[in-house]
Amino acid sequence: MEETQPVPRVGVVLFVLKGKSVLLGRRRASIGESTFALPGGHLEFGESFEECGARELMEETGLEMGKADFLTVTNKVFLEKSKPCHYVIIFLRAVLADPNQVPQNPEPDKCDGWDWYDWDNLPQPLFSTLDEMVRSGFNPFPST
Ligand SMILES: Nc1nc2c([nH]c(=O)n2[C@H]2C[C@H](O)[C@@H](COP(=O)(O)OP(=O)(O)OP(=O)(O)O)O2)c(=O)[nH]1
Ligand SMILES: [Mg+2]
Repeated sequence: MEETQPVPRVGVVLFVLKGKSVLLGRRRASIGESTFALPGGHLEFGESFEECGARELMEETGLEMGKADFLTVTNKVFLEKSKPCHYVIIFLRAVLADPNQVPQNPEPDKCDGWDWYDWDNLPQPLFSTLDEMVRSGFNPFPST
């Protein structure tokens, strides 16, 4: 049988903001195992970025997404797995539909749990792409 050629995949990842905090969870997944990462996942056929972000947020945290806007895009190859992965990641900034919602952890095999972390005091280690963004001075908060 012919071997399938690897292809780049598209992901949508959310900076969910509340006050000066951002929503992070410690990953239980082969890429970025044990690191603190943002909610998000793979874009499905026919989805808009916002639809994908809202679906992933609900699946991973039980939270309902409110207004979202485009922040930036990254293009990264992950070599840490036996099979290299290539992701184009769309980063959105989002708020919750109701800011009083409490994050759940419906996928405990993929994440240790979600919590709000102060942007000025982020936990370590951060997922590699997020770590690179923070180090480069990236700030997801709207400029006032
Ligand atoms: N979740 C998440 N993914 C990120 C971040 N930064 C980044 O480059 N990615 C990339 C690498 C991930 O493998 C890719 C897809 O996200 P994911 O692994 O959470 O995908 P998913 O929720 O669809 O997971 P699965 O159902 O396939 O297990 O996005 C981040 O901060 N959080
Ligand atoms: Mg995910």
